[in-house]
Parts: sequence; C-alpha cells; structure tokens
Amino acid sequence: MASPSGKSAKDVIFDASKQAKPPPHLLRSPPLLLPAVRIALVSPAVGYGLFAARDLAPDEFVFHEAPLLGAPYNEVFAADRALVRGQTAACRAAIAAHRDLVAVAYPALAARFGVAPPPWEEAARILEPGGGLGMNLVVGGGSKGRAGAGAGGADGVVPRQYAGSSVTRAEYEAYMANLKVSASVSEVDIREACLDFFKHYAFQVPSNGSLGTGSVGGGGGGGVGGGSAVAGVASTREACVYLLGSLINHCCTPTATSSASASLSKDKRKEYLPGPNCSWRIGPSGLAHFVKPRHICVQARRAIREGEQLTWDYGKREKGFDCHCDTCRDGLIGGLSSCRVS
Ligand SMILES: C[S@@+](CC[C@H](N)C(=O)[O-])C[C@H]1O[C@@H](n2cnc3c(N)ncnc32)[C@H](O)[C@@H]1O
Repeated sequence: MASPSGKSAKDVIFDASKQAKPPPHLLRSPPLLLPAVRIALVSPAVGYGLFAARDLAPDEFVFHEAPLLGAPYNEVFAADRALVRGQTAACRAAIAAHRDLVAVAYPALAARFGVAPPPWEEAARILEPGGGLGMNLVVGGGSKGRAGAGAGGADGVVPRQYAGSSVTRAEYEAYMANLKVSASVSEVDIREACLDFFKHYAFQVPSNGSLGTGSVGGGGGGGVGGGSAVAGVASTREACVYLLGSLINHCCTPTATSSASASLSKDKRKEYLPGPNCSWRIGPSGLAHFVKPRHICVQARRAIREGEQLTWDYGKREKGFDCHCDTCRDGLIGGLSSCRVS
C-alpha cells in the first residue's frame, strides 16, 4: 500500500538512510585490498599454516571469508544420528564439489576418503598466488583506496584477492609422500573421517548465523570443541569450515605471571603481545559491520610482521595433538623473537 508520501510500505521500511547506524567510533574500515595472508607449510607434524603477507597493524581486520561448507551441529557432539548423517552428507558434497581444492588444502582428510593428492603441477595451480585457495574470500564496501563496493560484483564478492602460498614443490611432495591413501573406504571410515574433519576444522556458528566470537583465551578458537557448550544441553547450531580460517594453527596463551612478559614495557606489551596474535568472530558486529552472516572475520590482536605465522588460541578443551606452538616450544622468548624484538 502506498504511504501519504507516495512511497510503498516496502520503500519506507527499507529506507537505508533511516536505519540506525553504529556510532562512528565503532565503524571500522574493511580490509585493505592487498594480499594479507599466504599459505605455507609449517612442518610435516603441523601441516599448513597461514602467514602474514605484509605487516599488519594492531586491531587490523586481516580478511573475512564465506564458509566452504557447513552442516548442522549439536553441542553434544556426534550424539545425534541425524546430525551425524547431515555432517557426513555435507562433507561428502563439499569434497565432490571442490575435490581438487580439498585434496590440496585438506590432504589428510582426502586421503581417508581414498582421494590421492594431485601431482605438484596440478596443486601449484591451486596454491599459486591468486589461485584456487583464494576463491571464497570476500571484501566489503569501503572508501577510496580500499576494497570498494562493486569491486567484485553486486554482493561484493572479490575472488582471489587475499590468498597466495609459498609452498615449494619439494615441501609439497615431501608432505604428501607421508600420506596413506585409503585403498578401500567403508561407510564407517567415511563417517569417522567426517567427524574428525569437523572436530578439527569447523567453527560453531549460532543458528541465526550472526555472531560467534573467538576472543583469544576466552574459550573460543578453531574447532567445534570451542565455544560455550553447556553440559547436557543439545542446542543445534551450524558447524562451518573455512578454507583459510580453518588453516590457522593454535598457539597457547602464556601466563600473565611469566617473568619475560613482566619485563616488557607497557607499550612493547601492547605492540608485541606474546602468544596468539589473532582473534576471530563470525558474522557482523559493531566492530565489523561489513561482515556477512556466517562469514568469519580475522583480526590482528597486535602488530604482526610480514612472514609471521597467524595463530589463535583454540581454547581449553582437549586438542588431540602435541602442541608445537612458540609458547610451548620455546617459552615466551621464542614467541617474542618471532616478532623480531631485540
Ligand atoms: C584447524 S587445523 C589447522 C591447519 C592444519 N595445520 C592443516 O594443515 O590442516 C587444526 C590442526 O592443525 C594442527 N595444529 C594446529 N595447531 C597446532 C599446534 N600448535 N601444534 C601442533 N599441531 C597443530 C593439528 O593437527 C590440528 O588438529
């Protein structure tokens, strides 16, 4: 029905200029339109990791991206047969749809499905800067000099902007040589592979897809095991796997009482805070209004130097791997030296 001003009810309701806006101090700019991260192999034990492709400022939004796949997730993990079937089906569909990509990015999972890693010539096409691994990254609308609205089409999707890799042929072939590709795969194998995949790579997304946070040390972090599960309460959410976000490795948060931490000046602590250097949130928030529901947004907690590995804290739950992070391996000094503090 037309309003007295001649506008339809729809026009009036969705008049963007009349919508409440977050206060200016909460409006942050979207990520710069420059490659911010690259994929590299950390070691055969840790696998891939994500590294800064340029210097990143404290609080900078590093990238945000849409999920590669998602499936219903129950906090009482794997207790519900229907959900397990849903996860298995979603995982299989993603592998079928992105077979090359999955075999390169998640080679251990693909091997459990009987999918052999592709030879270097094919993998390089996916791993090269601007290759397939960057395909689902997006940027939001922005001001001059930044990733602008329309830069990549109506919904702002700009493929291949952020991800490259520095994986060499020798590294790739050595890493893939250790994988055991399943010769015959049963239904049980597939189900277990899917569950493990979600356990290690997926993030909980609230059912409205709007806001999940991973402030470091606060119980967030990669893996469906993170978050705010309440014992015995089976609220259903979604578990999403992100091509780049799911490749970020864990780093333990050092204890505040550590003597190395205490010896730093207040300013140095802010700039070179040891331990994990990133945090994440899913969906738009007052601080990341340009991020869409279900998209993960990665933010730098402190200054990150080019070449430094991006990390966050997976949280307190059992991680299922021997930790190789700087904090565990070298103590605080190792974490600091990777930031080149003299
Ligand atoms: C979310 S994935 C991260 C990407 C992974 N490195 C890969 O190549 O697929 C989590 C898995 O990475 C490995 N990982 C992550 N952080 C680690 C750490 N600090 N030490 C050892 N392994 C780690 C573990 O195998 C873990 O299950």
